[in-house]
Amino acid sequence: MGIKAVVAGAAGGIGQPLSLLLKTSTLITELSLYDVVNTPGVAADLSHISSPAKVTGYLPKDDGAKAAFKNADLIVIPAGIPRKPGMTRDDLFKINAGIVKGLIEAIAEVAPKAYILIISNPVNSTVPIAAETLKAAGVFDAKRLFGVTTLDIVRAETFVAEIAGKASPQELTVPVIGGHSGETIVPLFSQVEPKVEIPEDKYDALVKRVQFGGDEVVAAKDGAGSATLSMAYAGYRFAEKVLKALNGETGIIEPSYVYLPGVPGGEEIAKETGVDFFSVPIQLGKYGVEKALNPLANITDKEKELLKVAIEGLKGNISKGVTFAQTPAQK
Ligand SMILES: NC(=O)C1=CN([C@@H]2O[C@H](COP(=O)(O)OP(=O)(O)OC[C@H]3O[C@@H](n4cnc5c(N)ncnc54)[C@H](O)[C@@H]3O)[C@@H](O)[C@H]2O)C=CC1
Ligand SMILES: O=C([O-])CC(=O)C(=O)O
Repeated sequence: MGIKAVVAGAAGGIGQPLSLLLKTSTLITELSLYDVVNTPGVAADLSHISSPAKVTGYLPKDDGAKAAFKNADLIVIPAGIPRKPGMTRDDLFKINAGIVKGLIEAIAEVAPKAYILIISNPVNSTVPIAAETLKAAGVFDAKRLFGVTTLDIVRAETFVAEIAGKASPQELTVPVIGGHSGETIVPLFSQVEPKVEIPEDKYDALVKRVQFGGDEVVAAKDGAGSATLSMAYAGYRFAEKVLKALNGETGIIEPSYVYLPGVPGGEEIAKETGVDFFSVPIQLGKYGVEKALNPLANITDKEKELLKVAIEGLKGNISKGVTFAQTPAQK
């Protein structure tokens, strides 16, 4: 099976290492790099790596976005500005909302069947923007639209392993649900596999560290941006799972922020939470989301409290995205 993958924002801090990782995948035969700057250089560089994907760089001139996206199977979007210290992810909305909307409009036209993975922040709002934009173009399929929340899971695995004294975080499965910013991020430590005991005096700090892991990196980079390398790893981890599922592998489960009413099993979770966009463990299949798995049945009272706060935050983020996408652009 030949797969055409695209990275939009490919010359950026996430885009470059993510493109590198995608270039190493033997499932990809064509890798298309789109950005408003520098993609010819990044593409030339990656093209010397001895793996199957043929790499091409595109810029906006000559309708480059559409040329880059044309007939793509998988499109990953880390385009847009990152945070600086003192900013929330929502502060990025003003600029990134329009960037995501523009890219999705081009995708709707030339690659309506593509699997779209959105990294650009604020994810809680940019995924609703993408969904509404695809709906307006008449090509929305919720089974193929994913908000990438994998970095929250990667962080949770790392931090839990530290506390639980596990040598390898990769032995752990730690579900993290909700959204992707601060208190909308809900780690479910009661459902870690294999089971771990989190000491009670460490629980609150561990939850906060997962919720605000992004801020830790923003502060350490001190004005030079936010997480890029760990995000490239997380983005590739999720993209690779989607690729493997498309290639026929079964039993692949990873959380993602999806439009619940549009995916099998999602309606019930949407009713229970009161929000349409939410990250839950997703079973991936040949056609994208095969099933949203409901993690809410056995959660603890503490997790219920976290969930309540998350849902309140998410409601505002979601409606802001939907309203933006539905409002005609000012001339
Ligand atoms: N979902 C998640 O877990 C995470 C999301 N992010 C988000 O990812 C985004 C990118 O972060 P970085 O790579 O660090 O930023 P960056 O500034 O290093 O790179 C962004 C790239 O997007 C490009 N770009 C801007 N407008 C574009 C357009 N219209 N079309 C195509 N490309 C365009 C820029 O030229 C730049 O190369 C930010 O919004 C950041 O907040 C970052 C970390 C984790
Ligand atoms: O914190 C940020 O702005 C970038 C991000 O989403 C993360 O690292 O989780």
